Amino acid sequence: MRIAGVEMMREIDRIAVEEIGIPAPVLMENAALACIRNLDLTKGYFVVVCGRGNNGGDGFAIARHLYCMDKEVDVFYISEGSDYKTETRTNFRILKRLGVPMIPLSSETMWSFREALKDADVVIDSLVGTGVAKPLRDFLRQVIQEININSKYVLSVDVPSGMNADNGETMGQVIDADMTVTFQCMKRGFLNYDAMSKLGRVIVENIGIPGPVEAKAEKGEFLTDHALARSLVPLRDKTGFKSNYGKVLVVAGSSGFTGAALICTEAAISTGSGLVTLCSREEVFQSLVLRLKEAMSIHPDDLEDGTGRADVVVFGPGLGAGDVTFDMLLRVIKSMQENGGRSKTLLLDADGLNVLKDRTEILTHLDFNVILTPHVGEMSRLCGLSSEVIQKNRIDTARSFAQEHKCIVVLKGYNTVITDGKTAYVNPTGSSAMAQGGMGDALAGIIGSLCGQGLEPLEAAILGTYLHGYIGDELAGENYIVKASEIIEAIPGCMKRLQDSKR
Ligand SMILES: NC(=O)C1=CN([C@@H]2O[C@H](COP(=O)(O)OP(=O)(O)OC[C@H]3O[C@@H](n4cnc5c(N)ncnc54)[C@H](OP(=O)(O)O)[C@@H]3O)[C@@H](O)[C@H]2O)[C@@H](O)CC1
Ligand SMILES: Nc1ncnc2c1ncn2[C@@H]1O[C@H](COP(=O)(O)OP(=O)(O)O)[C@@H](O)[C@H]1O
Ligand SMILES: [K+]
Repeated sequence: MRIAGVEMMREIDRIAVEEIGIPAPVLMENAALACIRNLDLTKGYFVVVCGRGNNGGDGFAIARHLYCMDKEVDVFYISEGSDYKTETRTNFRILKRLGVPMIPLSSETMWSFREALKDADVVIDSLVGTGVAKPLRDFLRQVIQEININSKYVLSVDVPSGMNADNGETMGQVIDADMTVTFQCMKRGFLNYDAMSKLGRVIVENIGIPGPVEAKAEKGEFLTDHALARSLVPLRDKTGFKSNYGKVLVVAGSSGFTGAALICTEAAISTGSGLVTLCSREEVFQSLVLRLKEAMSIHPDDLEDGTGRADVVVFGPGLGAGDVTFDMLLRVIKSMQENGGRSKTLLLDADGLNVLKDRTEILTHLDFNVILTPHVGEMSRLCGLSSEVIQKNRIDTARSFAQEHKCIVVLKGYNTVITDGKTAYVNPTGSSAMAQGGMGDALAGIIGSLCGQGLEPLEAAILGTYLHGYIGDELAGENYIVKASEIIEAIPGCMKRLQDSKR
């Protein structure tokens, strides 16, 4: 699914109507019906609050459908301002002719508006949508405040009125919605962490704009969905042999952090790698070796040999942030450069990222693929921006770092961002039930394994983050928290279901 801001939505609308010839009233009608589909129609009394732009037009059309269903409906509308757009005027006039109660909003009608809001089972907010990008005028702010104070349940049409659809910021005052039915694309602003509490449940509804029209206007930003994830799951061949499924070297684990090494290694095995080898820091090597079952091991003195044989190196979980780790990283990089790198991948996680603080230029001259999987703290160390700034601009931060350093960035957390600097994918799966030590180590093993099974690094990162969060969501359905080891146990079953659904 595509992610769009204001300009992209306007362009999609223009192409659909002007170039393809889909009549604008058809789109408005589809938008209205999409909202009707998401309303609780067992309720009896609806108040629709309309602005003068097309968002208001959607609201007038919704009111008509509710009227046709014999619902009690009152329409309050902004009466001052520029002329209605054509489709909005058409829908306004139809309601007038039908005799649907229509009350212009003003200081005189504010009292009856307030009473109607209190009585309404559902308030439909169609004041403004994607057409506004500047601070709202005082009167509109007042109307929004009244809705927020007095309503039991608010459905926002396309965008909670007052929210900037590009960046999620509040333009003076914003509707506190219980549900937002947004049209055609996920709005970019909805991904801003600060915006989320205003949106309620978000439903993205298709309003009949064909995919190729969207594609013409797209800006290379997508939300991963189940269909995309399924399309990426590698199918296991009947005649497959273990070496067909990738050789993964995990370089992880130091004193006090042996769990990270085991979790990462086991995640790679459970995701389907044929051959997984663990190399750790010397002081924990013997104890870790004793705990391995399916995986092999290699002593840190032989790191170059192990790297030379591997298709993928996952470097960093629990490895320690000091000079020893940095030296190990340099040895891995040198060996990968010397062993014909193009098809090989280095995934850096945790301490593999921490040792790059102030040294990220190393990344720009490598002949093999590089994937970085930072959480926001690690990203802050890498790029020098504060966590607050990064969290407000997650897509842009990840994208520009990936572009500058010629690598793939997986910026973890709620709505993980995956980008190669050109395109960006936002992962909708996962929740705070997964906010547990070890979860990131599992993700690193999963993505590394998928790279070894032949997926392009960007694809591996898209599928890996989706699977990781999807399994987390399934387990969180019945559990307060989810452990990394439970994710690992569930990976083969989940991948099997996805594989079977492809065949
Ligand atoms: N994309 C699609 O394919 C489709 C999109 N559709 C729908 O169209 C919506 C976009 O419609 P849009 O472009 O008409 O803008 P919209 O959000 O209604 O806002 C314009 C209104 O805001 C007002 N206003 C402006 N600034 C203001 C301020 N500072 N303070 C206060 N008011 C201010 C401005 O008033 P004015 O200033 O001109 O007097 C005008 O009345 C979109 O969200 C979706 O719902 C569907 O119908 C079907 C297909
Ligand atoms: N609130 C959340 N919503 C979605 N995913 C989350 C959330 N909190 C954590 N996760 C996921 O859990 C993992 C935690 O990784 P990380 O912070 O590196 O943990 P660790 O280093 O302890 O293994 C990441 O993949 C992250 O996206
Ligand atoms: K709205």
